[in-house]
Amino acid sequence: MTGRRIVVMARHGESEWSKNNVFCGWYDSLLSDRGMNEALECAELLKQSNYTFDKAYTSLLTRAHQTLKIITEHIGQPNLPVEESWRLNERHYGALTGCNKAELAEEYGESQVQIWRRSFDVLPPVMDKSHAYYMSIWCHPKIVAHSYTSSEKFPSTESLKETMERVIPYWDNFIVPHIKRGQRVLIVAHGTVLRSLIKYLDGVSDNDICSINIPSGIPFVYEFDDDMNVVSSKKFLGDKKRIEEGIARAASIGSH
Ligand SMILES: O=C(O)[C@@H](CO)OP(=O)(O)O
Repeated sequence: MTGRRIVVMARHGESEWSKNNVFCGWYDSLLSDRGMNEALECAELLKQSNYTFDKAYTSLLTRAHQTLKIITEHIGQPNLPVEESWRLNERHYGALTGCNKAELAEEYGESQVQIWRRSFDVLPPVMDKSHAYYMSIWCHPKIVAHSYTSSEKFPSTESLKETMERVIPYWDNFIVPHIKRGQRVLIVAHGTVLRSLIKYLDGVSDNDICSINIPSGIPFVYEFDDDMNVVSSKKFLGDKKRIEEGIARAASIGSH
């Protein structure tokens, strides 16, 4: 089939843990009030541009599901088929999960915290069984259910590099075939998952990806030709100032 192949992506709205400036990763934090509003603004931008979809993809994490639900209800597609996968979860932040970013910056220096957050391949320390959030993450009902049905090994820490190793095969094998069949796809995911896709689709270097930040709750659009070459890349919808502010917010370490 010939025609425009459009994929819309969005990062979930702000989570409670992001609001508190805490590393979240696989911890299942809910959306904050601001995050709910961001999801609604995201939905409104899609509605204004008349976007509708055939299929949505998201992670196992509630903040992404809440965002997706707000979007699908607002654009009048509450029954849109949704496929969820752990492969679209936020990166696993290892032992940094639950740590306040500003406190870590005081202890280790801002540049070390930014290396953990945005470098391509520097791994945070591993989360072991003694970690305060170990049980909360591994006893999550969706993770437990998945462990019964699959032999896939889950990570205990990830950089962008390891995140790409699980996201890109999922994109290539599970999402692309639907796009090629002409389906309009919406992906609601997490900062590092979207950075993985952007790095892959736009051929961003290991160095340049460090300065790419994804604002919460602002949709962006990719357009592909029939051979899945990128024709138009990462076009954010909406107000330029709001996009810039969102990017700056995602980039900064934040305060206590
Ligand atoms: O804590 C996290 O999981 C992420 C996203 O909220 O934070 P950062 O932007 O620092 O990678």
